[in-house]
Amino acid sequence: MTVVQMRNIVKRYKSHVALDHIDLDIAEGEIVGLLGPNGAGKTTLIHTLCGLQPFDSGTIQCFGRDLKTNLLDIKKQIGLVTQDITIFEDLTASENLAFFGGIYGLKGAELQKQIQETLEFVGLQDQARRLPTKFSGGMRRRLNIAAALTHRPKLLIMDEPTVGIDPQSRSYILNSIRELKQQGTTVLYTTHYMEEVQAIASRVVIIDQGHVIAEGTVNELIEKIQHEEKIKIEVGDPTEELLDQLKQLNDVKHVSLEGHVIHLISQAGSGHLDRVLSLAKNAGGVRSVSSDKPTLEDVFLTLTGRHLRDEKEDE
Ligand SMILES: Nc1ncnc2c1ncn2[C@@H]1O[C@H](COP(=O)(O)OP(=O)(O)OP(=O)(O)O)[C@@H](O)[C@H]1O
Repeated sequence: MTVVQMRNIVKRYKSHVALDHIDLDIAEGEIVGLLGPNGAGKTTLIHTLCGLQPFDSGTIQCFGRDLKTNLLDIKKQIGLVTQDITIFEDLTASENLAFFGGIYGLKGAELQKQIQETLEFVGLQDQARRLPTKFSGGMRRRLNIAAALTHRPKLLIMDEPTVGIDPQSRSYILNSIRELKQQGTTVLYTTHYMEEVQAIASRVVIIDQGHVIAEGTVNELIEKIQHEEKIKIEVGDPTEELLDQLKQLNDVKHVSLEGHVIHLISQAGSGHLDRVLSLAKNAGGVRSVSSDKPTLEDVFLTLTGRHLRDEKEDE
């Protein structure tokens, strides 16, 4: 069954077009990774799909029904994990879930059962009576996810659910998403962490400037750029002049700088390594060099010209 079918969606903020004729299909039980550089339109797409934001034209069907005319019924089947944490600080973990479950009409024994099960699912069963103010960042993120799960949604939409958490909580969350998939939940997931997408997504959709620019499984997307090779070279003094010289080499598609490391993507078989090395020698000396097979990160870089994660986000 098709859970989501977006057709020709246009969303404008005044004169700025945030979604520009977007088509998106999500089948039941898929985990779809939605990727895009900052400002690509991911949050707008998610909010539009949840009925939180009106759109200008196009159609959205969820579970086979038109979103606009069945909004309330459809919303009951969607869980949204927002980018910012939306739990109440002065309610205990279990009271938070009682509030969110209550919004969806759960009550009495059924509500208590769902709260208990959801807390167990996110590993917070021993924290039921504690306030989130006492929680670590990872525990708060897990409670934020639990709040979107208490009513057992069929479609779970997660907007960067793992920002700023420790590796243990991250892996807990990723495993929980896999388990939800086993249980038949459909998941749409945005993140700035490529390794998460590689670990859990059955399909990846890349958007940029409000357009879908590529989609497929991780392997399908990588195959698209198999005809490319990448060179990573660390130099002592990466000057603008060197970057310009590299950009002028034949068949070079992308040159970027991250700290002292230069990333260069060119047509496979262009034999640039010797030339790159000799140019780089004049830039404070070569500290290290590698030439690797393409990854999903390279697909993203080739298609959007940008890294998935801004350098400032890693500081
Ligand atoms: N309420 C708003 N009013 C005006 N412009 C907006 C509004 N919300 C978003 N935009 C603009 O629309 C574009 C898409 O924004 P959106 O937040 O959907 O991108 P994103 O892909 O989620 O970005 P990020 O990865 O930084 O969260 C951006 O250019 C943004 O500045």
